Amino acid sequence: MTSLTKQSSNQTSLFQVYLRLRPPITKEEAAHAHRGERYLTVEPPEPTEDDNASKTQSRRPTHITLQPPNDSRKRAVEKFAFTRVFEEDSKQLEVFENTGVPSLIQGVLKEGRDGLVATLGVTGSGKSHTILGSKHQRGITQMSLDVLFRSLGNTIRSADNFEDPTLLASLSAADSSEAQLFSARNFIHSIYGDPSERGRASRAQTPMSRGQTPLLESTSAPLLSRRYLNQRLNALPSVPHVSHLTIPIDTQAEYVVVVSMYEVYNDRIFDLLSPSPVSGTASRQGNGKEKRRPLLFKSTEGSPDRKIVAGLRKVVCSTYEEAMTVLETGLTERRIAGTGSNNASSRSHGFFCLEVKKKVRGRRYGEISWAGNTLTVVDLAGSERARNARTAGATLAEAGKINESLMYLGQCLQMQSDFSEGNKNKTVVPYRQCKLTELLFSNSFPSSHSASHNRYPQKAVMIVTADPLGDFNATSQILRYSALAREVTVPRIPSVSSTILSSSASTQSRPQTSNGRNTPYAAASTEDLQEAAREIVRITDDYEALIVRLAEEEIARQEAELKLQAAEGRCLMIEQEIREECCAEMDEKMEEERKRWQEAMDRQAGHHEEHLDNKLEIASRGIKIYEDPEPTADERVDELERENEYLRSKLAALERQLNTQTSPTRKPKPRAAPVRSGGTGFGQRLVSGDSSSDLENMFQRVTAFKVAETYKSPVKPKAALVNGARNPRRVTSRKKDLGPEDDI
Ligand SMILES: Nc1ncnc2c1ncn2[C@@H]1O[C@H](COP(=O)(O)OP(=O)(O)OP(=O)(O)O)[C@@H](O)[C@H]1O
Repeated sequence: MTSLTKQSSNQTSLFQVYLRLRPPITKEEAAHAHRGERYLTVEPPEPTEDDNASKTQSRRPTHITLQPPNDSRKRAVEKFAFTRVFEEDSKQLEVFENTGVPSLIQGVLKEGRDGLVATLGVTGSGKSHTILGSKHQRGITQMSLDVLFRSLGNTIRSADNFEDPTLLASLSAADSSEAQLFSARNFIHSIYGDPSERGRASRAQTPMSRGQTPLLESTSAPLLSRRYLNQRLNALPSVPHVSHLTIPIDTQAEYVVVVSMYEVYNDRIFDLLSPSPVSGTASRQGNGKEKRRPLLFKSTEGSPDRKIVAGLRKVVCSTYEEAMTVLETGLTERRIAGTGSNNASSRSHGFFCLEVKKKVRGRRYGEISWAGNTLTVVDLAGSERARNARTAGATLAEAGKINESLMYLGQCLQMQSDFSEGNKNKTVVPYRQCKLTELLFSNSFPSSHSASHNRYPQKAVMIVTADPLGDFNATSQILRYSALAREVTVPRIPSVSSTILSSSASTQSRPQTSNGRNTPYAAASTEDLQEAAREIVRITDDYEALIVRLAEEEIARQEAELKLQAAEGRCLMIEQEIREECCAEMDEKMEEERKRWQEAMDRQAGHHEEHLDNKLEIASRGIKIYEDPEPTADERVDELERENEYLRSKLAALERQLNTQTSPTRKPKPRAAPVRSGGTGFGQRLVSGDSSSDLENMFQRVTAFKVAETYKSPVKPKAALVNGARNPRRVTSRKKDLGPEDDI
């Protein structure tokens, strides 16, 4: 059991912890509240020794009591202490002012101290409402931006101001987080601009101002319409006003405001200003297939002493409107999903960073650099019980991861009160267990690095939100690890023993009977009764001690349940990761196998071709092909004429022979048909038959050739000579003319 008063007065904790109660929203909730069904009671402020009447008026509640619901189980009543409790009727401005956010902004602007404000609570308890506001009310982020820009006034420099074209370059040079810096105008134009105008702008800007327009070149197309943006911006609320909250600053100095946003999703950091291919829909559609590159939280060359989110996109804004546009753009990227507990539930921890940098001139050479501090506003994802949230699949795994990170945060918050100025051992707070706690806590401790010895630890505020009509177990868990102190008491049942004892006492003092004597029976029964009463008191005490133990065990059980839930979530995540890995490995193997198969196919096809070529070579070697050179037409005519001449002379000789041998009494032999060896080409040869018919044929062919020449008909090549002899059959060396491969 914790000492409530001692701890609540302890102001050395790393986070100031405030509790904000959510009012009933629906009629049904209002009816429940009206019937007094809240399990959470705000304790009236306790008077202190130095109280006087006026102080009592302004004192605010700091304690609440959690009364377990009237179920069969007997549970302990828990009392929690916070820096301050904001009841249901508290307004946004009241929370903003009284949680010390203006003093965090002052720390950033004037004291060289980072500030951090975060909300923590069960899903649907009002975290986003507090941090980002609603349709009608601004939240802490918008009010902080307003206070910041109002306070800086005319001292703000704009990266779109072409009088100072080197501003972005000098800011980039001074930035230690390896960020990509953009001017607000270019950033907004690249997201919402008209594609045609964008192209024009891009061309107009190159190459002179290339350094100023990196986003125009790196983004392929506008992702959202300007109409959408204008609608969003016009619908933004402008209340509550914060004009009374300006912080006086050095009016001679020059400042820039740099906005960046990121989310922690499944323990990985993603930039919210680097739009994914499908804006903000990954989780909503439940496909989870977006492939955004997670960023590292690490020490960089420019900041060796502390870890920072490296490689973010940062936008230099010079007006509240520009910063709001950037904020709205980042919010469209954030993972939001409908769960059983909240229609628009944040599924990631959102970080909105407002850096204020002041221009500094080097003392020696007057070189310019920019240094400053950051106000970080964090909207944590809500813890929830899977049973209540009716979540499944990826959303269940998300919930597991959320609960796990919140459990680690709870451990850090429980330990944070042990960290006092005297106790510099920061390992007391186990903040390195996950990204969320690293991001929230690593800047909370004084630097041990000699280079930045006088860097102040951040000032941090945690606003815990709770719905007094919501889930009792989830709320009590959150309160248990976030409260600055806790006290457990067991409700006292009207004591039987005290009743008996008091009744026995009254028996003793009962007026005596009229004769003035007590009866022996009456005396004996009084003793017995007293003895019995003592026995009952003893048993009752034992019983009550057991109830306290039971209550403690119950709390321990709930905590174990939370851990189990987180472990289950982690198992799911691991399973999912393993499945993805297996899938990727399988794809890789398949691809390898396909390549191997393809190579084997190619190899086989190559062999086949080689084999075929070899066969062809063998075949062509055996056949030994000769091919006549193509004769020209004149050569062919000459050849024919020579042949003609030869035949004529042969004919003349034959005729002469005939004339000398033939007698008028002899009958002429019958004419035999000419026998051809086949084909009709010029290379063909008459091998037998009657000479005169041969001659006739020859004349016919010569005539035909002449006619063909007259009409320029294509001339066929001369037949090949095989083994020195005229072969009537044409032989070619071309593969396709050799007939089917198989025949070869
Ligand atoms: N103080 C308040 N006054 C009026 N309405 C509120 C208040 N707090 C929360 N609400 C409303 O309650 C609903 C849930 O709130 P919100 O979305 O802020 O919860 P959350 O804690 O951020 O949930 P999650 O963790 O699931 O994102 C919203 O409709 C919101 O407008």
